[in-house]
Amino acid sequence: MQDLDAVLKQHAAQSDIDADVARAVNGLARAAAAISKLIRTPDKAANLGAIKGSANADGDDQKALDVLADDEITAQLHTAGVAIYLSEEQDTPIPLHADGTLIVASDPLDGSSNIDTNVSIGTIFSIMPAAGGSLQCGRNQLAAGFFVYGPQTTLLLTLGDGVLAFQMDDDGFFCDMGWQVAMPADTQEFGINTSNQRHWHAPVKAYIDACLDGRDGELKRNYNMRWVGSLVADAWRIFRRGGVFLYPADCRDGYSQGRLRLVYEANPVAMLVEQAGGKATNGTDSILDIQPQDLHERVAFIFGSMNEVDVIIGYHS
Ligand SMILES: O=P(O)(O)OC[C@H]1O[C@](O)(COP(=O)(O)O)[C@@H](O)[C@@H]1O
Ligand SMILES: [Mg+2]
Ligand SMILES: [Mg+2]
Repeated sequence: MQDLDAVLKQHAAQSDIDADVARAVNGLARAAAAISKLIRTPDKAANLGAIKGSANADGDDQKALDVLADDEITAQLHTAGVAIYLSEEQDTPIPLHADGTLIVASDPLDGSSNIDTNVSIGTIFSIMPAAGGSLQCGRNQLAAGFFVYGPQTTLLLTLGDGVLAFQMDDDGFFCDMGWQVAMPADTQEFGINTSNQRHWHAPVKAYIDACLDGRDGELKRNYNMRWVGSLVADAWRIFRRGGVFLYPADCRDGYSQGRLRLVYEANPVAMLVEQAGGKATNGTDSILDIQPQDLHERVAFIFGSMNEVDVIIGYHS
């Protein structure tokens, strides 16, 4: 196990494109260090949750920190020589370097509704070859990861061969957490926003009912429930101790494909999940095999401990 700098140096030595991936991850780590510092600085943190006035491409209100995080990442990816930046906060792809070999997609600030609540938020990223164009399926990802700005600032990273966990120190240096990231295959913990229960489709309703019935129900075991409301925080917990996360499609207007975005939320998390031995699906298809049609398209997203995700897929078939 090694610190991020050493891991990236080794990766860079493998090939030209791996060197570019290492530069991009290094730039993202610098951006995350700056975002983390901003959140922790009293006079600067005060207004980070204020609405900036405009809505982003998804129609969500942009908060001050959404915009600052996006600016920070744009600048770092420019320095890293990336070809194109795809962002939740930008309507269209941002061209950076015509001769760059990589496309980076990012949710610059995940968990915007938690900015003012001192609850964990984060940054998610996906790195793809530029040759594949802006709409590539998740299987093409060369690397993916997410930072969490919580009690610790952390990074979960995959370069395509397992998952590594790092914690940032006071100097913005990402240190190995000494943790073998392997998601437990079994779990008795689920995460879903149950306030949407009346809108769910039958398979999700049936699965959650069975969880709530506990030992007396058809799954014959008691379940616990956790829902932070920041994907990065819910995901980190699931990588750490197992669990399943569900943001399903439902009957509300605008939720026929769920809420989360395929290109810069579900795909990178799904790559990490598979690399850690878990499973990620929309209920029927593997997330990483879905061909995106639009930069901001949404997807029903279910992921976590392999055997429990299979139980949920069973309810869909
Ligand atoms: O408020 P809801 O409907 O439970 O949605 C929660 C989900 O929305 C998100 O906040 C969406 O992310 P953004 O903050 O990047 O828009 C996820 O992090 C989280 O899982
Ligand atoms: Mg998000
Ligand atoms: Mg966001």
